[in-house]
Amino acid sequence: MKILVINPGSTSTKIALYENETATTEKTVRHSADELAEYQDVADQDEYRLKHIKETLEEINVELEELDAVVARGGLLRPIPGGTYKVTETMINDLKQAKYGEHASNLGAIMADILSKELDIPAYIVDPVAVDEFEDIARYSGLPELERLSQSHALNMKAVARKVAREMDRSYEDLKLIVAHLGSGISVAPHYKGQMIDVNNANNEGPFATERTGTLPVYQLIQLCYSGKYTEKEMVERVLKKGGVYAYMGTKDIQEVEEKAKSGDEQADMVLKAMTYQIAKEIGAMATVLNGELDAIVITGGMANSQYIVDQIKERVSFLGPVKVEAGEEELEALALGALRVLNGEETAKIY
Ligand SMILES: Nc1ncnc2c1ncn2[C@@H]1O[C@H](COP(=O)(O)OP(=O)(O)OP(=O)(O)O)[C@@H](O)[C@H]1O
Ligand SMILES: CCCC(=O)O
Repeated sequence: MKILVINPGSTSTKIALYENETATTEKTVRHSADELAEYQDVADQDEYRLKHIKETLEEINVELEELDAVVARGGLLRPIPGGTYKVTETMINDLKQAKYGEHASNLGAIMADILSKELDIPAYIVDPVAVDEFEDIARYSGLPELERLSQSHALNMKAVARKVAREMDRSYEDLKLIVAHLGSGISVAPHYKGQMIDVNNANNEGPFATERTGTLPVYQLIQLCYSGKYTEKEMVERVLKKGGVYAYMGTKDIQEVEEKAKSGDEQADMVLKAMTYQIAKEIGAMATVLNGELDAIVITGGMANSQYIVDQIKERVSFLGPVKVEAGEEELEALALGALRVLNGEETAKIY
């Protein structure tokens, strides 16, 4: 079974070819800011990114006709439980209109759908950004018209949680875990017996991250919005793309900031310490969701590659339980395996 896996990010498209459980090719195509600037909306980038995907397949001598299925990272859909979903027209309409927000992963299903129609093969998404397994109590924000939304790195968190469960010789559905994904954005979620029952919305709550602000002091934020200094679009960009470490340090490269901190730059040192302080605080908060009973804390994502960052977090949270580090992300494999479970008949694809 040959499966094409597509994971669109804000500045790159990750592509893999799987033959059953084995990756035969993995490639990251980087997109420059200039190239992407030509497109007004994320959904408009579909043909441009598809061209790169097809060129990659050509480079590795794979004919499109050899593919049995295509699977992609799913984006901002209406809140849905985790699992593998068939790509459908309703899903595509919501993504094209960005009905639940703009996100690079919205392009996954859109591109998978085009290929599925061209090649007459099935298309799926797995554990999209919009996975919502909240307990109702987690939905309250403090204003009835503003319900908290579950928007997170669900795909990688669930894949890594399953991996840790296997390593512990337990089942994911049996464990109580806190998973912290530390990437360009940050998600910290309590996983209670296979359900992600809460999470900071990785787009606008929780710790500040590489490029996102996370939670902000709300009254001051309102004043800034009405100051006349920024348009709505500029404010959204400041919160999602130009906030966090970038706002303080002018770079999104955490390794560079770490080097500076290690060589005596006080601002760099304080910014990293403040970020790890906020991450640890969020883990502590999520421990209360599990009544303090947890089997492990799992740290994952790009920043988990940094011993410096991991050590600072561990120092504050180790009293809660064992800390396991799974650096990087398992998204491509998680997508391939999610599609395979359906193709092999172990699971039925959900319909959006
Ligand atoms: N060895 C490392 N040490 C410190 N930071 C690192 C290291 N490797 C990657 N990072 C940081 O991790 C972040 C990227 O993480 P990741 O690859 O998980 O993010 P992404 O895919 O861009 O975004 P997201 O995970 O939010 O979808 C960047 O800020 C990068 O600087
Ligand atoms: C909604 C956050 C998930 C991501 O940025 O990938």
